[in-house]
Amino acid sequence: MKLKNLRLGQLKVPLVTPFKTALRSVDHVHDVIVEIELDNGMVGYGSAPATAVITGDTHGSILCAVKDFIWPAIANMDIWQLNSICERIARSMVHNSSAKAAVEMAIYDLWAQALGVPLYQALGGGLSQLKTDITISVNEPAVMVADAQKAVAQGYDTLKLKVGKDLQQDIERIRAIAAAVGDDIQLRLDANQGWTAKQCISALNAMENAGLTFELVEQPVASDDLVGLKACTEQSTAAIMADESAFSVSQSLALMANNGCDIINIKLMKSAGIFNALTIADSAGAYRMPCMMGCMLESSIGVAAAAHVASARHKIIGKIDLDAAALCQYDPVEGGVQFNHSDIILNQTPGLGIRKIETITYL
Ligand SMILES: C[C@H](N)C(=O)N[C@H](CCC(=O)O)C(=O)O
Ligand SMILES: [Mg+2]
Repeated sequence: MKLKNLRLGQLKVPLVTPFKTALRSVDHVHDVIVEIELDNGMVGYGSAPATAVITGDTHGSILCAVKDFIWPAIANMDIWQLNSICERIARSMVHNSSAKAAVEMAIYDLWAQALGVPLYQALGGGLSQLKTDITISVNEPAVMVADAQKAVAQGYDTLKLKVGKDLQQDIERIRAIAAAVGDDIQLRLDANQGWTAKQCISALNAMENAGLTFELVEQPVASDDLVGLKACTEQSTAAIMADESAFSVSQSLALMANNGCDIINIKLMKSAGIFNALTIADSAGAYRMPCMMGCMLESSIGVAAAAHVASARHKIIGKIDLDAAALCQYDPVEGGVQFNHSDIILNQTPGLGIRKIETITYL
């Protein structure tokens, strides 16, 4: 069962409302799609968004990386050489984590299809259903309150509030939402690097003294400010989660070994795919550091792959932020994982279970 053909495409899906963070504002998911065909006709699917402000990857760089470096390194290999294929993908070039993740996702899809089981079963088995939070984009407080109330009415019990624009306004946003949704709703904050450590520690402690509690606070400081991230971890009572500071296995291990954060957010687009995501999760298990499975603003293909990994490592990955599919106006994928607001239902069909993707523009 040899890797025979590569097809590349693009997929654009409009969002229900614009997605706004401290780093960027977008109104569409826009992914590069990777299809890899085996010589027996089986097709595996992968995808990658161009989250340039986080990963440095653009559509152009993803396409070039896949076509000119990654695919030539693995073409004609046998799908049963999964570990060697992953190693060759990793060594084909440095960086380019999104392109590597997209190709590797298609490989894992094919491997599980060849085994005849859903991907999470091939990874050792796990949960058939997950529950995700939903992201509330950073906006004026009244808009965020309305978005939060709508999400609660849809059944979400955990909200991830985007902040990090302006500290004083962030505190107003958080207070207004907490008052509107009440104590039964868990709040996560994601500053996307927008605060300094001093700002984070004083704001969190002041809010907690005023009775506001947070399940976690994601990436309060700049990605390379590991001293600041550790200070936030040590000096605030809220659990601090590393996102943009934790891309690779070695970055994640350093955070675990130095108690540099309380939680790690694993994303396939940061780890360069499933192989490393599993290594991060298993290392976190050894360090007893909890993890979240997150996603970029991306299509349901990549989110589905992440859901299978989270399912197979659910004892370590107890927190789920896989809401990108739910933020889209529609899901162009037929078959596969089903996304119904906070409920994520894994396919019981082989691999990622994708039958067809509507509206791909092939390149
Ligand atoms: C979509 C997900 N809930 C999320 O918030 N991811 C962001 C980055 C997404 C992006 O900018 O594409 C995060 O966790 O920082
Ligand atoms: Mg984040």
